Amino acid sequence: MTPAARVAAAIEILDAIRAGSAAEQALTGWARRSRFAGSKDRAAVRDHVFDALRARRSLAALGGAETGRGLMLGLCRRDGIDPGTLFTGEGHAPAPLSTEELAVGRAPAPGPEAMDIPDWLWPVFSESLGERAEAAARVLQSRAPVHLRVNLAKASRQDAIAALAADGVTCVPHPAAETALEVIEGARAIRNSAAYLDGRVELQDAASQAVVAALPLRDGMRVLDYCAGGGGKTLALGARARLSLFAHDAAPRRMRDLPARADRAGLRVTLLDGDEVGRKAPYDLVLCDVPCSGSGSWRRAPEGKWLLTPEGLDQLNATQDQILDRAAGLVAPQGMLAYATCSQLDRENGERIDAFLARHPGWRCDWRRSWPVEGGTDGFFAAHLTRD
Ligand SMILES: C[S@@+](CC[C@H](N)C(=O)[O-])C[C@H]1O[C@@H](n2cnc3c(N)ncnc32)[C@H](O)[C@@H]1O
Repeated sequence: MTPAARVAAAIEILDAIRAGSAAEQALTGWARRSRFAGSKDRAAVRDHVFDALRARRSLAALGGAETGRGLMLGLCRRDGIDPGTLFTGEGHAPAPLSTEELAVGRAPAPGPEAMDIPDWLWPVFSESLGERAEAAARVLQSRAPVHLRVNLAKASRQDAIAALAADGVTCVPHPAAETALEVIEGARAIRNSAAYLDGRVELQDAASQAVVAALPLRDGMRVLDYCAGGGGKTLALGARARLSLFAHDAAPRRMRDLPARADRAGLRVTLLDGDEVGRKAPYDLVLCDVPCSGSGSWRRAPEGKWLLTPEGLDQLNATQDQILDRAAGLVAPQGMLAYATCSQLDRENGERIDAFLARHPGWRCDWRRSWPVEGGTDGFFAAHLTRD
């Protein structure tokens, strides 16, 4: 595909997203219909789509419309590319720009529009982040780095770096965790690399790894990952000590790949449904990596930034409180309840911990920490709760 044909494909996909499709679904649908597109084309189209979604508001201002064409025009203008070289109408390129399209478009208004944050959210975001708010919002407009977790049960960090390099993936250690690598080059070769296929490395953000690294794990502990999802943290837990490891999720289908991933990592994980999770209690440690706004990982999933509503945030807070209350009852008397979010909003972080402590006077919080997006990872928060 020519660069212009890739832009035309991104326009089609962005319009499908605007009409209500999820981004991944719209991309998959396009890829199925476009057998001619090679892997480099698919990757380039995906990059265009996600670049546009991250900065949807400011690009719509620059491009003069919220349509796929408006966003891609805005992206050209932002990145200093002459749109006339892509919107040519030749071959599979987008149609030439009309006089009206050439006339509209303006610089984004300073404030939430320029920072690509919804207006209603800006006060919540800036109250949480204070002076850091603008820098954090700017980071969320850009692509996320690619991080790997080295499974130290199978390889050292240096061995993993060497094995990945042999397959064309260049990595350096990331300071957030002793298991973390940042991919500098060759990210597209990861999934076919020997180190990935035999479980020496997994894709996982460095702050996610740091959340698990901060847990006081010892051999023999019974550990429950209460919101396991795909099991990224379950596997990181299992790599740290010889645990009796359990995983649960309210949507069990999200854990469907976990048994195969655990096999690859050389781990045993017992999946538990809603009834079993109570019957197997108590646990020495229960990790609640709760559903949240994802405001720390909006670089990877930018749709979340535009879909979040005040009511949605209230609902998330209620779910977060319910999960903590339920999980507290599963923790052994001397055990720990660990809370984590990939959010930067106090409403989902410190405020939830304070609300929990107010509801449960017998508990205390001795440790809490945030990882800012400006530090080169996803934004994360974690807190450790124990009984008095
Ligand atoms: C942030 S994701 C977990 C990500 C996962 N821990 C990882 O590292 O890949 C939150 C998960 O919580 C699950 N969830 C939502 N409500 C829940 C509830 N009431 N109880 C348990 N899990 C819940 C969701 O299905 C989702 O998979």
